[in-house]
Amino acid sequence: MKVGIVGAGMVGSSAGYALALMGIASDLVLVDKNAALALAQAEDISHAVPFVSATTVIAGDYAALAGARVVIIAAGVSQKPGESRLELLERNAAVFRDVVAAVLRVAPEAILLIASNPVDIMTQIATRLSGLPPQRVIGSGTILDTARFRSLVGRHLGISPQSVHAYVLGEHGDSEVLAWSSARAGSIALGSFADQVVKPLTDEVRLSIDDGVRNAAYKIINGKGSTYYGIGAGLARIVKAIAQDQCDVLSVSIVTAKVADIEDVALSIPRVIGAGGVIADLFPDLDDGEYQSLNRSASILKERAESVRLA
Ligand SMILES: NC(=O)C1=CN([C@@H]2O[C@H](COP(=O)(O)OP(=O)(O)OC[C@H]3O[C@@H](n4cnc5c(N)ncnc54)[C@H](O)[C@@H]3O)[C@@H](O)[C@H]2O)C=CC1
Ligand SMILES: CC(=O)C(=O)O
Repeated sequence: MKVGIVGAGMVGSSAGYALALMGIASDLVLVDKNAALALAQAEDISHAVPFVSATTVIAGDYAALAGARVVIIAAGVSQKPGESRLELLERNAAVFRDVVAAVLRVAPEAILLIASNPVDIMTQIATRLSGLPPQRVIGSGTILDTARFRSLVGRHLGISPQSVHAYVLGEHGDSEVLAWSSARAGSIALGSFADQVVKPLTDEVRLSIDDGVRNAAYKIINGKGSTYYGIGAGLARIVKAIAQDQCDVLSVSIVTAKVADIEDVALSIPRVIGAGGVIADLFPDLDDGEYQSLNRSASILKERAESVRLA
């Protein structure tokens, strides 16, 4: 399967590296307005390939994306220390006006996988610009936040993140919602599991995990300028679900008819992903507080998305 990546900076190249290591794509094509950067990244990633897979990695212009089944869009600007994701909106919306049309001209059958921030609103914009059905315009959404949540809960309980079944919902950003009430470890309710292993989830522990998830990006950006390994692996994970028609349940963002009380909004809930993109939306059981928080997150995203003019 051919996979295209537009935006060969830190996120795009990390996704390419993860895809090459996982051997998911037969062909990877990197496109960037900085052609020399795309070429250098493609060369560097291609030198990892002989150790692990047989992926062909090249740089090219948009024409080289012809036949791609998935195109990851990671083009645009990223946050400076202290800047929120929402503050990138106008600059990245301008980038998407050109990029989405250029991709679709050569790869009209592709599934678009959006990474650029603010990713939920960029997903809504890409859906509007492309005219594609929402199931084929997928934002990475909270796939990364969910991984951070599972990692911190697993660390607290002394179990692997893969044994934690918990999701972050809503915005990939400040208003996101950690769905504690539906979380499980193995098949056991999280609170009960925690008590059984004598590592109770006190309010203090929950607050610390919430802070660790919600503010992870700010802390990493303060330390090294940007985040990319986590999302690179997350994007590769979504591509794998599509490439292998796995019907995996992943928390990703697409334009959704109604979430909580808000209509026509892109945000994350768990969804089933297979060859055609999103196959089903799953609405988790929430307690009242979580429902209200998800409603608030949805209304923030809806308001910001409506403020963007695309003409
Ligand atoms: N969804 C998520 O969970 C995450 C999203 N991000 C977001 O991903 C985006 C990319 O971040 P980085 O890779 O760190 O930034 P970066 O600055 O390293 O790379 C962005 C690349 O986009 C290219 N670009 C800009 N305009 C373009 C255009 N019109 N056509 C083609 N290429 C263009 C630039 O030349 C640059 O190479 C940012 O918006 C960032 O906030 C970052 C981390 C996690
Ligand atoms: C930058 C970003 O969106 C993240 O690491 O969550």
